[in-house]
Amino acid sequence: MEQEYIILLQKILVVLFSVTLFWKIIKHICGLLVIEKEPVTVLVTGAAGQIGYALLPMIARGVMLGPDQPVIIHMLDIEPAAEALNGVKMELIDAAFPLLKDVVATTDVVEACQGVNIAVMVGGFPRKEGMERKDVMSKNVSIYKAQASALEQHAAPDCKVLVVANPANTNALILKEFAPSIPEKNITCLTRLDHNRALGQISEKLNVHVSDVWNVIIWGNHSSTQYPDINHATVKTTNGEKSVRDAIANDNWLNTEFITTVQQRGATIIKARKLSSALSAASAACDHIRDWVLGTPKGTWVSMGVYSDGSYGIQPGIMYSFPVTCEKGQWSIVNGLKIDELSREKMDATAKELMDEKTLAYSCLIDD
Ligand SMILES: NC(=O)C1=CN([C@@H]2O[C@H](COP(=O)(O)OP(=O)(O)OC[C@H]3O[C@@H](n4cnc5c(N)ncnc54)[C@H](O)[C@@H]3O)[C@@H](O)[C@H]2O)C=CC1
Ligand SMILES: O=C([O-])CC(=O)C(=O)O
Repeated sequence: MEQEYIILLQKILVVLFSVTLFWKIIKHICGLLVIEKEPVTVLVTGAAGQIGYALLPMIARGVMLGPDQPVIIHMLDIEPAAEALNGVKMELIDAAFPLLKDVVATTDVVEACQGVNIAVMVGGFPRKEGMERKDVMSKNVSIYKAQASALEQHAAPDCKVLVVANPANTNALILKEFAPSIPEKNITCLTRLDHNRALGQISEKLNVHVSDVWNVIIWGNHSSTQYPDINHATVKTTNGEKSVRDAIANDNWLNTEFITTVQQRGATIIKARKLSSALSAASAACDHIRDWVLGTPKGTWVSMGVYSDGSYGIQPGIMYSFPVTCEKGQWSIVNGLKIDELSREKMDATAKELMDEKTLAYSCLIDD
């Protein structure tokens, strides 16, 4: 009897050993069969600055393009920042990011733009306390005129461009105008930070998690005239879903304080930090590119500054933030949303500011 038990135990051990060995072999073969994706080359301009410092590790960790997407990072800054830029390069190497295949740190715009698939344009001068974003116009638009041609000539033909530096919409417009061969659908600007700020304010007010609120909209300019619109936004509740307006049940707050808080959030951060938003801006830039490349979840949209096609009566010729969905690397404006009178007024006011900024930008370029 004892002998039989020993034989049975031996048999069980042999089976267990064989199964483990078989599993290990299968895993090894699968590992050999998994073909690593080709790296995507991402350019970050103004890489020695504070947004750059927050953004670069996010890109290298796969936050922007996914955890299985290798990246090559090109970093551009200007000569006075060359040493700091090199320091950032050293830190990226020291961080030993598995997805990071190469890093180029340069002050040469042609080298920086070479073969770039995604360009995140952060280079420029931030505003200081008491300034409006358009006050940095004359310094920044000329950078975007100059870098437009380098991108046009040296980046990959399907390069996707995100302009972060302020005034973001008008810098993106100038880049588009001076890089006519880049498809206009490939040039965008960042209003996702404002979109995320609006989600944050609503979730705080309702005491729900931010991921339980969706479909807010930022219309227009990344400036204090932007219109954060919650008329189509939804919140998840214990018994289903509810419109944000019904859930908050305080039109006065929604139509006044909520709007100004989001419009003024950048200035409030500058007042508190003595520096403009950096970690939230970097995170929003990752959200923008990730959704653009990998798609927006079904039934939801995000806000992106894009070249107006006349949707919602917004004249073409300006970069305006609209609600968009993304699929297969392409964004499309969400059409057919009902616009009430208050929204119409605010959407037109921010469009008018963009037209004025455009005129101012061209006058700066003539003086240049
Ligand atoms: N759209 C948005 O949501 C946000 C936009 N911003 C804007 O982003 C920009 C960058 O902000 P920070 O990183 O805080 O500023 P920062 O001053 O820390 O960094 C900017 C970097 O750009 C570099 N730079 C200047 N001219 C350049 C050129 N011609 N080519 C390449 N690099 C150049 C500077 O040397 C500096 O290293 C600012 O214009 C700021 O206003 C900031 C927060 C949010
Ligand atoms: O306010 C600024 O100057 C920086 C910025 O664009 C933001 O935080 O939204």
